[in-house]
Amino acid sequence: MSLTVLITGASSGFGEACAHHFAAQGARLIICARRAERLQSLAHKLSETCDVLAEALDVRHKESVFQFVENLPEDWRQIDVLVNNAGLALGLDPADKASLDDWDTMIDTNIKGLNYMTRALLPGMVERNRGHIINIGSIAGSYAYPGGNAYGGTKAYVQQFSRNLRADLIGKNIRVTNIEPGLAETEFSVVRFHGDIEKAQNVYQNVHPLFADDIARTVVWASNQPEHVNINSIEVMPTCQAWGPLAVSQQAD
Ligand SMILES: NC(=O)C1=CN([C@@H]2O[C@H](COP(=O)(O)OP(=O)(O)OC[C@H]3O[C@@H](n4cnc5c(N)ncnc54)[C@H](OP(=O)(O)O)[C@@H]3O)[C@@H](O)[C@H]2O)C=CC1
Ligand SMILES: O=CCS(=O)(=O)O
Repeated sequence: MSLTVLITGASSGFGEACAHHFAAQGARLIICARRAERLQSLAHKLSETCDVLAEALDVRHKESVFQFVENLPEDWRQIDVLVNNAGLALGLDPADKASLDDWDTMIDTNIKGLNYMTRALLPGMVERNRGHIINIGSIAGSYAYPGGNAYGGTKAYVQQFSRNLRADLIGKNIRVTNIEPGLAETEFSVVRFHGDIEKAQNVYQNVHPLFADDIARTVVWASNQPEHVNINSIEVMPTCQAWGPLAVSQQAD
């Protein structure tokens, strides 16, 4: 039986790569993000391989999230895997200078958006006694670095919420996994630096970061384990990174 997989933040980076990897193994896909054109073009490509439903959605809007889930066509309602991937970091300023608006946006997206999606889809999973919620956390949820402040805080929430979800779901056939990537080259840094491409490119200068495919393979691997096996969390870093402030080697590979 093919899995029905819903991926948030599928218009770029990890989400888009997850869509390709799940499609390659025959899943049916529901993809969402805010940028409708990007989604449509991805849906067009994916439709050569799998059934796909694309819908523009801003996960920060509670009503939109619940309406979206309620309005899913009858044959798309049984979601097997929810990949809570939509998220962002904004800014790298120290806490005394950081923008409060940026903090609010990160909290609204990374915490509240993830809550809304989970709360909207979990009752169906519980009713069917089947499902897998795969959250995209970050190493920033475990390890502090200068400027990580509110972003790290949101990902610490994702880590602890994932663990507590498991506690609520104990004994049920519903799995929860937190994937915690380190430095990965996607549009993440362009977004973090508010569109400053040069600043974003500098982050990946002379290092060999992770790429979106590395994380998509990890997500699909966690999903493919036998149903009684729950992968609680997976921390993934590139070899140029280790724990601690700054954490990245600027040595050329
Ligand atoms: N790259 C990295 O180094 C790491 C990233 N992460 C996490 O991985 C996840 C994916 O990021 P990544 O692929 O790297 O970055 P990208 O910027 O490439 O992708 C982020 C995705 O999230 C979507 N998104 C952002 N805000 C919203 C919103 N309000 N509603 C719906 N979708 C939204 C974006 O789509 P759109 O703009 O069209 O809405 C986009 O598809 C994030 O949660 C991030 O925190 C974790 C660790 C490392
Ligand atoms: O979540 C992103 C990874 S890092 O840039 O904070 O190390």
